[in-house]
Amino acid sequence: MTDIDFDRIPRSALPGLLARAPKAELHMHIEGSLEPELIFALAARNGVALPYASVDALRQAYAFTDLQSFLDIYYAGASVLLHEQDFYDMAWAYFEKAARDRVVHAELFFDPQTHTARGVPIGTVIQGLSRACADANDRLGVSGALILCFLRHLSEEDAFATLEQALPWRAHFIGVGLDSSERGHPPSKFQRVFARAAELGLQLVAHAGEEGPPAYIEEALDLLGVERIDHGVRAIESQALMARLAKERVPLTVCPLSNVKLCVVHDLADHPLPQLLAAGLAVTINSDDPAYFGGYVNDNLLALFDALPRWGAREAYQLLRNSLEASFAPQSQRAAWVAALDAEFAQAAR
Ligand SMILES: Nc1ncnc2[nH]cnc12
Ligand SMILES: [Zn+2]
Repeated sequence: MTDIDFDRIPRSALPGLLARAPKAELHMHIEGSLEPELIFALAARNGVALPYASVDALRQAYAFTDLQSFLDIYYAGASVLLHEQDFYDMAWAYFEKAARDRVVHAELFFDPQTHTARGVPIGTVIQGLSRACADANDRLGVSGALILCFLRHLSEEDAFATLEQALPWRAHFIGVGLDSSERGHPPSKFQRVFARAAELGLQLVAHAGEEGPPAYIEEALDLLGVERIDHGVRAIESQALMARLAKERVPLTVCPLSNVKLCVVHDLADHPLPQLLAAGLAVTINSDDPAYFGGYVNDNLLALFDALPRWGAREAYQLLRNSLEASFAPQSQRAAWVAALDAEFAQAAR
């Protein structure tokens, strides 16, 4: 920890400080950043018929009762993506917003099976996203990286085939993850494909403990060997697991607005984040599917601090620092970002 005097930073300074401080986004599905306006624009460009009459009608359908009710609409939205330029445009739109939120590093999830199942070649997907990452680095100063996610409602065989198809583009993604419908699809189902990804030198992450039980978090750690847990909020139900996650400093990429929209928690004021942070877990704040859940990373941070009046500058600093340190960027780069974070907070404490 640094010697910043957090008590000197008033709560009223937090919104501005949170907005301008450097941060990493580690849990963002790029298909979940497709805003309704871009869905309609791409549908028109590609001649894809949508089952909604207008942008407003589509937005009105964004009333979810659980993860599955969201995923059904999310996969339908992704059906407008056909060409490399579509993937580029989607990712570029995200990076422009991320730069405004002072995201210095973003690790983007993408779901190749959602696209290959519709006949889109995996190379089209990866090349479009990768070109946007390169341009974000050059033109916006945002470093971007890609994490290929397997859809867990599909078979392990399908995941294996997807990994093999992606290998010609191995240099364009840094890791693999596991997403989609959690209940009934435990991490153990994907043990062998994660072992193969580890052999390939890929970083490993998995969604666990969003709707699934704490045992899925343990499986992700013990059977898949993941380095971070995406969501993980149901760890709150197991004292032993909480103690382990704290001791091993396993980062959790938590998505507060998503948790409310998908009814994982009733309301932000009831979110387990304060207990997780106080227990020493390396929690980070992320946006998950920002176009569907009401906001990007700064919107998540601001809504959270609004709902949690006990949180102050110390918690703000810790959350942002966790995000930078939990990223897969090189250590020297992470240290430079933490130094920039320290400078913002030190300035605010002056
Ligand atoms: N929150 C989430 N959980 C699981 N799979 C997802 N795919 C996109 N968002 C997701
Ligand atoms: Zn997610």
